[in-house]
Amino acid sequence: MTSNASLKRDSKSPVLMVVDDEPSQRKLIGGFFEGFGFTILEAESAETMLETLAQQPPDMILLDVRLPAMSGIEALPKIRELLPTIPVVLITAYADLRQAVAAVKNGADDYLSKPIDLEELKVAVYDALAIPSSDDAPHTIALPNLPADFIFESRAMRQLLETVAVVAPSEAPILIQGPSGSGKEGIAQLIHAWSSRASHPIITANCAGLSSTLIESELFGHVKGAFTGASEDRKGLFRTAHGGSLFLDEVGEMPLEMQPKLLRALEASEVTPVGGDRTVAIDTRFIAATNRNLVDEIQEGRFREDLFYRLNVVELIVPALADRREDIIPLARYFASQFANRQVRMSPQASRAMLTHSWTGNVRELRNAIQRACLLCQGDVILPEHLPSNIASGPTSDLPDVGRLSQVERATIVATLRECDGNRTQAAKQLGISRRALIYKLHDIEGEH
Ligand SMILES: Nc1ncnc2c1ncn2[C@@H]1O[C@H](COP(=O)(O)OP(=O)(O)OP(=O)(O)O)[C@@H](O)[C@H]1O
Repeated sequence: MTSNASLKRDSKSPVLMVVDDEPSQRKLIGGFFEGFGFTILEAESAETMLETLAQQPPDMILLDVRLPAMSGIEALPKIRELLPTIPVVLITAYADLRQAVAAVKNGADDYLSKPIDLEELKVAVYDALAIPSSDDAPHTIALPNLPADFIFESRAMRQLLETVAVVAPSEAPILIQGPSGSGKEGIAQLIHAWSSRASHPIITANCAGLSSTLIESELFGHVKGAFTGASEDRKGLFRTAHGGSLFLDEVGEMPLEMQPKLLRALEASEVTPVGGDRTVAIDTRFIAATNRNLVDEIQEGRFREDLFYRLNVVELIVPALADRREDIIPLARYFASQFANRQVRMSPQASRAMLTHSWTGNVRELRNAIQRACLLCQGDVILPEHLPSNIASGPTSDLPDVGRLSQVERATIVATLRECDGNRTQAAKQLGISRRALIYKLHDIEGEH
């Protein structure tokens, strides 16, 4: 991670006090700001924070509203007695939002609602400390090693991976949201691979399509004789994932009556096997994924709000493929290299058809389309006719809007340049624009990065 320019200039790093009863949350937020050169003080309760403030006053406080004894709101006037001008930013769950708004009137500087958007949090902290954002730009967070089969080129994906790099080393549970086939499982694998648990396995539990009784035994295990057919003790996936991570896929499908048990496992790090009378401690990092909109599910009474907040500490959303068109051609090339037993390339028309398609099935749809094309194509060039007809015929009802068009343009330019081995004259010819126009466009593209 990079350090902040203003911090280097001041040679004194700002001291940020992070108050949260969850150690994993403190580690996550603290680790994020350490990456920008901050010094972090931690407190697990308002009482501990107040004790520390007197001896070691920080430059600002990030204060969780829900704390075990004294709440963040109750602590505010006491902070003000000790340090009248210190900036305080509250972090609140949606349920406490009204309280937080009132607290801002009573002396908090700002509030952020969970799940935390790290970029938003950073802006709130920099604003509160009056660090000019120009001092901070430009920065990128270094990414750990990516596996060779993880393909991306878009800025949207790069941003997501930067957040993943920040959250992975913490022990905090993670919820990955995104449409079907967008690559949520790959992100779960990365979180695990970039965590301190990487030398242990990541175990997948699919929460879809199982009845509550089956899920309970699958996740928490059962003791011999717990029900008909339980002829042996069963460990359950939570315990199998001991030391490693547990990936709860399709968590939005988890039956409502099972959700309190999952919440308890998350909060207390222990499970009770079906038919058992003793709890068993578990040491597992939880990573969950869903393609459902859980806020809607909560409103419909199908998903528990407390479980949602427990899982969804930091906002992590895998964008639809149509919102990161720069990834289409690199992914298509990669899949072609996997499925064809020879070198194949895409014709410009096939590339164009792929770049403008709506990809409602996301990366999975692209993968299937390329697999099919590799089977149908006799030569070494994939043509539009090798693609499924809805792709080859180009966009119909949902023509890309203006925002998407510029993405299409950018992706087309990048893809064409690559086809031409970076030769701009040749690429401009193929694109049907002047070399000069291409160079202007490239300036634009580079300026955005
Ligand atoms: N960045 C990527 N690089 C290479 N392959 C990818 C990438 N993203 C997704 N894929 C591939 O696309 C397919 C779909 O991805 P994945 O199963 O992770 O999606 P998902 O979001 O978990 O889907 P679902 O919501 O249906 O569970 C997989 O074959 C996966 O390997």
